[in-house]
Amino acid sequence: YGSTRPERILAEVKRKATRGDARSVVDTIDQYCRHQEWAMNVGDEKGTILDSIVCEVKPMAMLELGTYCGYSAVRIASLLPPNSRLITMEFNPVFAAIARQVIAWAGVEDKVVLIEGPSGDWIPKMKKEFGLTSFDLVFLDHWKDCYLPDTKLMEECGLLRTGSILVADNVICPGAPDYLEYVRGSPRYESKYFRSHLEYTRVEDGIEKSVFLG
Ligand SMILES: O=C(NCCO)c1cc(-c2ccc(F)cc2)cc(O)c1O
Ligand SMILES: [Mg+2]
Repeated sequence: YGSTRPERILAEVKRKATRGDARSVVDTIDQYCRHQEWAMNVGDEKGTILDSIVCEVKPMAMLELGTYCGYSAVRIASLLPPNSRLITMEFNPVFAAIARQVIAWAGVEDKVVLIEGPSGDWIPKMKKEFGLTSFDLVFLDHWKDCYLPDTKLMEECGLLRTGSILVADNVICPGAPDYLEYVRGSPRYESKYFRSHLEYTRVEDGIEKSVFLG
């Protein structure tokens, strides 16, 4: 019977990664997806760029849109300061179910809150649900055509403050052209492109880091 790709990734983590060791979970997934079967994790190359931004910002409140198997949630959580939280949102229940187990295996469940459902429904509820004022850092890695509407919604819901940073994966491949045009053209953002490659390939891709100016 056919297992899904996320199920095969989880099986590999349970077989090869050390329970409670976030880095071994990240490395196990990278090895598997580079040598066995490709999967849409942010990956090791772009992951290093993401790591440097997380370490620079030291966010107390961080949001990830698009959990998939939990690879970047684990990667980010392993770098968060004490008492800080990553809220990660996933629309696909199959992905969410696997991600919960990957996050638990890595031993970072105390730093990560995984919420399931459509970002458009959840974003307006987040302040109340989580007692938040704003996010210090947001990682956009979900449906590429949702980057722009969800960014506008976060602005409208007051979830961004002066200095909040947006980090967007895949701005070249698959691409988020309307989002790029918006953050690069808007006087309310200071944007910078980090050239890289699509995870586990030589195809060009990149990460866009945009500071909200208020
Ligand atoms: O859709 C994506 N994420 C949201 C999923 O809920 C996504 C897709 C791709 C990708 C796929 C197919 C291809 F041919 C090239 C790229 C890569 C990524 O990093 C991604 O995040
Ligand atoms: Mg991605």
